[in-house]
Amino acid sequence: MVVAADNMQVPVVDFSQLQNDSHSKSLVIKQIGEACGSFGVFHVINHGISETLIQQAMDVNSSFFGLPLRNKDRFISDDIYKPVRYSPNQGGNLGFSREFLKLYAHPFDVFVSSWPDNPPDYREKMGRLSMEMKKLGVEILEFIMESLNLEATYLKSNIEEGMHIVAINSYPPISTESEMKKIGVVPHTDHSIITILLQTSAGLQVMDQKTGKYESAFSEHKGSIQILVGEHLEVLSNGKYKAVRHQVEQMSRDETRLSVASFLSLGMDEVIEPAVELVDDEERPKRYKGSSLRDFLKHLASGESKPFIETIRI
Ligand SMILES: O=C(O)CCC(=O)C(=O)O
Ligand SMILES: [Fe+2]
Repeated sequence: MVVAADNMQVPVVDFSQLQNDSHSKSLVIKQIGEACGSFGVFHVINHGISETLIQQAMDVNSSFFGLPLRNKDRFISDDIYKPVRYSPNQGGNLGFSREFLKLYAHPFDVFVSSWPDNPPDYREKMGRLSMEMKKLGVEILEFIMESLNLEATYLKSNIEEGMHIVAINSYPPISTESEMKKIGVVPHTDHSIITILLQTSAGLQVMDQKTGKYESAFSEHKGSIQILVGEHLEVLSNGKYKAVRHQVEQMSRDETRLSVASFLSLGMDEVIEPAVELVDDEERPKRYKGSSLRDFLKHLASGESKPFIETIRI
């Protein structure tokens, strides 16, 4: 049985169950499979990433975003292929706004030297958190593969060696002045296989695939993590699991909202296709063309408003 979260129906998967017998592991796999097949999102609690580390990582991000623009502007770029990219809060009356930093995180040794070093412990704290989030993601992907009746290690080494992009988002509190514009992120699906997400306060809303309505996907459970099905898992599963459409709306008048999203993909040019085991010419023909992360980024850079997944559907 999938436990309902306190504030809505996004399923909650409790990883402390994994310390029990092997039956509990199959229960976790079943819960994850059901969650991916219905909501495309679930909360994970007792995942093993320490609250202290999460707090420390959020603190270095608050310090970074709190710096005067002159200390951050060297990271500003419109080039979406840049391994470190900062975007200041885009004001304006139309659309949504937030401040963000995007970091390539694998191979860590290659990229860390270009990450911010102000505050001085930024790289250490964010490096540790990024690696922990990826490790958790890789473990969850094993469960996801098993829930699809694939080998637990299906694509595991490709994902471990694949692209890992970490996005840190900062949403200012709503003020009378900003009420004219929305603060947050417009509806979208993520390009990743899965996204591992941490949020300091409510704001993430996911579309219920049955009703088309947006529901909150924040859990009051401290340190809980959200796992989102991305477009490349939709492809891999041949449509069994759908990428979850989501948006962010800042609701707080007093608090800056921070989130850390860890996107796991294959290598930049590695093509992902529906798993052959999940394709059946009669019952379930192949529903998506192969595509790579670079294909997605090209689509994004073209400014095309159509979701990428729609361009690769057969
Ligand atoms: O801030 C959040 O909770 C999610 C942000 C998001 O959807 C993204 O960075 O793709
Ligand atoms: Fe997203």
